Amino acid sequence: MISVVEALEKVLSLGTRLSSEQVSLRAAAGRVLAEDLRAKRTQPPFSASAMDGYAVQDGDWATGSTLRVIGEAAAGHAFHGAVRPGEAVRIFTGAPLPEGADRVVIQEDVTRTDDLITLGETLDTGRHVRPAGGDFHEGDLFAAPRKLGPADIALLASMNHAVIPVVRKPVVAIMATGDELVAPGEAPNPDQIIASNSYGIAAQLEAAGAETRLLPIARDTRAALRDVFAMAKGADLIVTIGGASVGDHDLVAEVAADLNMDQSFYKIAMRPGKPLMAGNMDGLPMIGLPGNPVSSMVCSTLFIVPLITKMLGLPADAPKTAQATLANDLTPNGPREHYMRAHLAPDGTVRVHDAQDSALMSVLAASNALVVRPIRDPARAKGESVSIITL
Ligand SMILES: Nc1nc2c(c(=O)[nH]1)N[C@H]1C(S)=C(S)[C@@H](COP(=O)(O)OP(=O)(O)OC[C@H]3O[C@@H](n4cnc5c(N)ncnc54)[C@H](O)[C@@H]3O)O[C@H]1N2
Ligand code: MOO
Repeated sequence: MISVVEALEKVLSLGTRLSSEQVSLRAAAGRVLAEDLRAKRTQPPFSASAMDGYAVQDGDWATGSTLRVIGEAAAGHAFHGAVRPGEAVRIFTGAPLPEGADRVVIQEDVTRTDDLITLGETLDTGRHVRPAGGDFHEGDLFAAPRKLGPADIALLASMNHAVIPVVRKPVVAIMATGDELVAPGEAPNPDQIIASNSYGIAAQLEAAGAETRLLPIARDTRAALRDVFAMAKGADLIVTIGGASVGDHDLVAEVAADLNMDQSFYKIAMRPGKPLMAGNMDGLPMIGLPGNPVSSMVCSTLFIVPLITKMLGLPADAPKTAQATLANDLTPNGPREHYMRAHLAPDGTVRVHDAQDSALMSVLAASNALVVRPIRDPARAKGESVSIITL
């Protein structure tokens, strides 16, 4: 059995950054920028008014000043002329500041009679002018790699990029194995259950930036496993679920070996998730997850999400840990790192659930954190600080 740290290193060595593709700006949200981009224009391209009011010269900016309104500037409609002493231009937010004007007096500070305005008793001291290039200049760098969030999309739009180079989404083929499994919505026999892990893992990996393909459920025979493995052709990663342990019907490792799997490791000092395996099948990275639902989801969180992150060209670190205060006592830990399902409260206290069986999906769904117990961690008392990973 290898450690969790060693296993992550080996899993990460199975993948490299994928190639890039061009997508429309609308399709770029959530994707990873593949190449540095530069602003194609300056924003704002002109000095712009930040308020609705009147553009005037500094010399006229005084209580009681009476100025003649000589025209109007609105957003998208510049005033083609100059403001001179004694003059004002009616202006609206986003309009180019007319030549000669230094500032904008907000309309609340002005009394208007026909073409004349008089500046009031108390004047707002702001200039209310956004300088040209105050946001960014043509040629400014927008650096890759970066997962594009909503604000990034807006910024790239304003830089006038309609097509964005992004890293191709890793295609993950997910294969559930087991005679006991049927798909959700189907009618199971009395000795069957519903396949769940593949759905949870697909949701998790899609959220991490992958595209997933759920392969048909493979029955517990060498032939069925081989057939379904063949369907993973063209994927960037294959993830199997179940059949990883030592039972007579646990055939995944054996069939993978027949298919030229160069095994990188099998079994880690971790709970849940001991029978994890990983390797490379003729150039296709393969991760074999244990079948127990919580084991598969926890292993996916710890190993597959970082691998996807690496394939996307982002820094692929182990999930971040933080410290939290225990809300209940814990018994000593054994010879494997234990990732205990727990609930983190807003006050920073974490309560470890009593039930830690790796089959309990209801407990995982009620958890928003994993408390990480090192190998042979002694008993811990309520109030002590522990390491957590938030889910
Ligand atoms: N003698 C031993 N038995 C077991 C050991 C061991 O060391 N010695 N390890 C245990 C541990 S730890 C785990 S974890 C499991 C992992 O076993 P497998 O990977 O072979 O998983 P299966 O036997 O196929 O399934 C286990 C369990 O999970 C259910 N399952 C499987 N796939 C799905 C799915 N896609 N959706 C929902 N549920 C699934 C399956 O029905 C079983 O109940 O082995 C222990 N045994
Ligand atoms: O270690 Mo297994 O992965 O408990 O359920």
